[in-house]
Amino acid sequence: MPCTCTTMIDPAVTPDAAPEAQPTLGLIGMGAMGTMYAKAFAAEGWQKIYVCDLPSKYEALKEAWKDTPNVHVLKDGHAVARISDWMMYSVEAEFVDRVVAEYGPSTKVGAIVAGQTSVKAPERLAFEKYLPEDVHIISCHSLHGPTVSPLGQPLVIIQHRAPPEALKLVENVLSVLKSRYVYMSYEEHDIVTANTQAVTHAAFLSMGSAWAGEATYPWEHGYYVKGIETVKVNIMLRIYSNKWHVYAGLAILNPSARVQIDQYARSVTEIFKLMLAADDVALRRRIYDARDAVFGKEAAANGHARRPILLSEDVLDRFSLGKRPPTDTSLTPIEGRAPANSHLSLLAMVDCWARLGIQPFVHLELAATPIFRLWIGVSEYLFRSQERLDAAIFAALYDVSHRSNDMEFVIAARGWSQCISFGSFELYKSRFEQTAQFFKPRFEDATKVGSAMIQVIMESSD
Ligand SMILES: NC(=O)C1=CN([C@@H]2O[C@H](COP(=O)(O)OP(=O)(O)OC[C@H]3O[C@@H](n4cnc5c(N)ncnc54)[C@H](OP(=O)(O)O)[C@@H]3O)[C@@H](O)[C@H]2O)C=CC1
Ligand SMILES: O=C(O)C(=O)Cc1ccc(O)cc1
Repeated sequence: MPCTCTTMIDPAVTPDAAPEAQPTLGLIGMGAMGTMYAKAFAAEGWQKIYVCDLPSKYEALKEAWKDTPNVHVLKDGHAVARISDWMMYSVEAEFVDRVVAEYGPSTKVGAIVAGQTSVKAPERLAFEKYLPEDVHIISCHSLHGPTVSPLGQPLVIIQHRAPPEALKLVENVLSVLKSRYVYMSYEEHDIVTANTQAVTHAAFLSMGSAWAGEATYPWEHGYYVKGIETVKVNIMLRIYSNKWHVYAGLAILNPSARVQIDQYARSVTEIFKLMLAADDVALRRRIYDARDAVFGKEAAANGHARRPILLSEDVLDRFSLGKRPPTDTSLTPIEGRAPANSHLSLLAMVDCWARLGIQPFVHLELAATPIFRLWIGVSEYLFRSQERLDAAIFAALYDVSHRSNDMEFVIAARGWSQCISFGSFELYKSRFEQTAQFFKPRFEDATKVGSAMIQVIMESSD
């Protein structure tokens, strides 16, 4: 029997109400996302915030929050679950079953339970298996990383097992994040995030592995210091500087993600084979067909049905981690531009979207992460200009100067796809950490520059 009881809290209660009228808010897992939520709740004045991480971190966590009077650190998840009217599990997807099994039975009668997990299939199973029937399930997922401001970003809400007044309370509690609510079911969530996040991450993970495989820092040679190359480098670094388990979880545990990531590796390989064969006709037909499927036929005529995400590449130059060679004023603009790049990662991305029937712009309106928005932005920038697209195809077919990097990219994309298909967290972690180690010296810079770059593109494409 699903729970019919409702919490005694007024769903419209505000942070300036008397403490006894306010909901008790609980957070289990005080890593990057738990901390972001606790800070937002505390800053906006919710009075009763109860948090925990693993019992071994109790003292350190108490010390960290000692100057925030409305955040109370407890020893473990039982203590948090027993008293919370609304609570969220913000732990690794790989562990969610184990953690909910342990603390779920302690959930307060009539409470509302959420998870922040990036992949919902295991969270849903755990909630249905271990939560008592007299509690509500309304899950959530902030579609951005912990270093991006939640303001205006999509926040998925999944009303799985709860009456309307419980939903109202959740909307009210989370309103302090000032995010944009997107309502979907558990199943819809995993399909959308496989289409948007998982396959996008596969592209950036592969770029990192390819550069590390060549033992070169991309910002140290002329190819990657300008324009859309800056996005590739900065987002790659941003992903490798985040926790490996976030990406492993959403790729390995999302039932839809493997198919998308496998198609991406397939697209990369097949396009590379056409490049090696210098098969101009077949490559051109394949890429133009993909463009028409994803961007619409009008793109071929340089028409823009909607305003592009990226209006100009020049705005990106100031976020470059490398130094641009000084402009040689004796060269024409064509001679002076960056060396030709096949943009294999982008040709394959659009080909992959086309083959899977993914309409990235539909996701963009609804539930795009900042990284996905930027990735569509650079794809669109390349594909909606006949001149730029033809230059990439020409480089792919006839300019071998970039081919060794393209070959590394094929190997990397295939390797990531295979690793994810094996479903091994250990293997994923080793691959991820090996590459992350290579890039570690630039993570601090990259986080700052990447956040500033995301902010500027978000504001200009609103
Ligand atoms: N980082 C991101 O960009 C985003 C992440 N998410 C999702 O949010 C969730 C949390 O991610 P994030 O905060 O980045 O990861 P973190 O690793 O920073 O935080 C997870 C925390 O939960 C702790 N934990 C594990 N088991 C328990 C337990 N039994 N009781 C209490 N705490 C426990 C972990 O401890 P320990 O490290 O010792 O295991 C860790 O401190 C994940 O499911 C992720 O997919 C969602 C949106 C964005
Ligand atoms: O924007 C992205 O894709 C990120 O890499 C940050 C991120 C990671 C995991 C999530 O569940 C949500 C956002």
